[in-house]
Amino acid sequence: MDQSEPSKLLNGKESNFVDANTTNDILSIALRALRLDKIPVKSTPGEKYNGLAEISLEEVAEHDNIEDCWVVIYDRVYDVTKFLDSHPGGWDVMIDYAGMDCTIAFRGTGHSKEAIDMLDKYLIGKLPQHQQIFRLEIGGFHLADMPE
Ligand code: HEM
Repeated sequence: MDQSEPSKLLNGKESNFVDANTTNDILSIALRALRLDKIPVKSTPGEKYNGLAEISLEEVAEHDNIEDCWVVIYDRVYDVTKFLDSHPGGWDVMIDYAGMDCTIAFRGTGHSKEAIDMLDKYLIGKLPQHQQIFRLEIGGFHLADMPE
């Protein structure tokens, strides 16, 4: 028997031995075929928001007009002053919530995934822990479709 080619008995018949390297090659071909090799590894939810500045509700309340408009959505603070004019729902509906929490209004008006993704552009901080109602580690309102 040729010593350079390892072989072993399988079901009583001699067969080519499939070594570890070959197995890895087959696996990687299969994963590529199934397109499972490009699945992005998701970071811990909320990780990128860890370093956010804390801004209290009292401070948010001072930014309550068309020239300086902050709002709170899901415990995070957004400066939407520059967005007012381009908001598809109109500046007037947003200004009603200037300096306030507008989570329920934002949610209630059925914003799309695109709208939720836009929020990050205006993000400036988060409420201090004692004023948060959604993102508490224990308790809080854990809404199924709340953004990360
Ligand atoms: C920073 C906060 C907000 C962002 C980034 C935002 C973004 C958007 C976007 C992108 C749309 C287009 C439709 C969609 O993609 O869902 C939209 C529509 C709308 N928004 Fe907002 N929005 C914000 C806050 C609010 C608030 C506080 C209200 C509440 C009263 C509101 C009321 C509406 C309404 C009524 C529409 C529908 C307009 C229509 O279809 O005619 N939005 N918003």
